[in-house]
Amino acid sequence: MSPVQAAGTHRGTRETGISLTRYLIEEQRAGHVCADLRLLIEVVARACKSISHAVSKGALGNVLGDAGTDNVQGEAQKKLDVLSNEILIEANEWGGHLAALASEEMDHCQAIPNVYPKGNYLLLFDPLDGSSNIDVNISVGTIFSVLRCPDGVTQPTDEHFLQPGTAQVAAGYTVYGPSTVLVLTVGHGTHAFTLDREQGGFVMTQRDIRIPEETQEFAVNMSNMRHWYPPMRRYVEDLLAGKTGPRGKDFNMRWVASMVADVHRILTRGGIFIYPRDTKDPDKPGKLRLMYEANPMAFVVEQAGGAATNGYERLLDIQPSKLHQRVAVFLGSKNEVAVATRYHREAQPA
Ligand SMILES: O=P(O)(O)OC[C@H]1O[C@](O)(COP(=O)(O)O)[C@@H](O)[C@@H]1O
Ligand SMILES: [Mg+2]
Ligand SMILES: [Mg+2]
Repeated sequence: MSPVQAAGTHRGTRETGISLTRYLIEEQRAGHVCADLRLLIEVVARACKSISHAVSKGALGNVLGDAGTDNVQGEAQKKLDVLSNEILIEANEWGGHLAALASEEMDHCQAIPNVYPKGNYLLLFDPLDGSSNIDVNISVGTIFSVLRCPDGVTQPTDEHFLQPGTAQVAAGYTVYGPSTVLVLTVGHGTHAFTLDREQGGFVMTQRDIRIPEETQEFAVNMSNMRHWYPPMRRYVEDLLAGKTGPRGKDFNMRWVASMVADVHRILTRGGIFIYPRDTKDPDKPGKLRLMYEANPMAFVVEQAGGAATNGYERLLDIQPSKLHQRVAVFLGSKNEVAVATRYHREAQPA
């Protein structure tokens, strides 16, 4: 038995310590994924390995700092935003499993040109999440979501991506932290794979992750409090009131400002992650993007027994109307998300 297997936990006969490839083959045998989807996930994992390598080089790789360009959402791009986007595109356009891909860093989706083999899936990604943290050596990540290309569509456009989160066939993220961990769901539980740099592959280190239903930890950018709508402010005031307040217990707070790192902590020990809608820009229904941040994370979290809403409805049920649509996000420990959602539903709509 390898050291990784020895350290792994067991759930019945279903071991950890197996490679990502072996896990995906098991899922294929169980009829949960087809060969194309399996290979597509492997291509994404390989791209994440390259991004991990680039991120870990830091200043030595000349990858820190601004790229000097803005993305479609008017945000300044970091060199690593651009590089990670290129790595994911290059890996996937030759993969043969995709019909088109879309990214936070691209105005519109990119159909796979006819010269390449073309597949049946649509891939969305946030190539580098939390990129404001790159230059200060704090964890960042990649978030991805896979949808089916609608039947008969040979040249997909943005409109073909506008499917609710419930239509995702796979989703996950890779966090580039002290270790690189890929977290994946294909709709049959959420599992974590740690990059073994010596072997060069991802090894399963947690199977069937379960998020504790109760929590005493919340994650939110408190500096925005004055811009929040009343139900959000009331909810957090009650958390802060602690043991003697209406919630009857003390809460701790954490905010990394990399969604992948905050969500990974919540997957590991519970908590609630919140990025609410606010009055700073009332036209925007939130900061985070529905299709390549909120939806994949919601799928991962629900598959781990957690919950995800926009304060009113389940995130995965929202019908998107734009590729880069924004949304308010409340996700994590099931019972705490239910409480936060109740505060919003019981108040007048903002
Ligand atoms: O700086 P703020 O307002 O606290 O926002 C932090 C949030 O913004 C994000 O960085 C957005 O992601 P990008 O870096 O991909 O734009 C999230 O990862 C994070 O949760
Ligand atoms: Mg992001
Ligand atoms: Mg990003």
